[in-house]
Amino acid sequence: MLKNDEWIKEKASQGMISPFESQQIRRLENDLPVISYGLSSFGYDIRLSPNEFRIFRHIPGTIVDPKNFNPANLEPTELCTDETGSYFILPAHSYGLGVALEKLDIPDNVTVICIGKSTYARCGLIANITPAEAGWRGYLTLEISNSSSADCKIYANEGIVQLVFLEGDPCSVSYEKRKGKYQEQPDRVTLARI
Ligand SMILES: Nc1ccn([C@H]2C[C@H](O)[C@@H](COP(=O)(O)OP(=O)(O)OP(=O)(O)O)O2)c(=O)n1
Repeated sequence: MLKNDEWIKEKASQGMISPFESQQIRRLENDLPVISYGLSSFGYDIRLSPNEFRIFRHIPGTIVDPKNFNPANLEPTELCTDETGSYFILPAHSYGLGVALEKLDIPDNVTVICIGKSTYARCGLIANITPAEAGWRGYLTLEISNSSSADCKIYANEGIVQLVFLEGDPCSVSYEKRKGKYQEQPDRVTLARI
């Protein structure tokens, strides 16, 4: 079943989402507006970490191979950000990888689905829809494409994707039990592994 705000709050107090905001934040203390983050009715909007954002680049003669990922196909973070680290620029028709600011610890009977936020969707950004599995822990790597013909700003420390939580019967083999390869992801972009 899809879980509500009360359930999310309760699980967050047990460590499911950290740091956690128990309400939707739309403005900072200085009254500046932000792309919203925090608890919503049936989900939780996580923030984009300022730590790292990597953008794919085409190098003639190379191919991105999920079984043998070559980091040379990514621009260094410095080329994607401003000097204050408060935002990243995702150029038109390009694809980038960021990392979540919050650490997650998913219960063994829950699957999480990451979906895009409407404000960014209206600017041409598509968040790749991906699951975070039962028993997984770490910082999500976030996969964003800019499908528009204009470059787009993506704000660090502000909302980036919404998580929805689906609870089921307990599974017999969790991500932890099967020793999944992306367990305990650090707060940096984690590239495709085999
Ligand atoms: N936006 C997302 C979504 C999920 N994850 C993490 C949490 C998931 O539980 C885990 C998924 O890992 P898998 O090992 O299941 O990934 P694949 O199914 O793609 O693995 P494989 O290449 O073995 O098919 O990645 C992430 O970092 N960022």
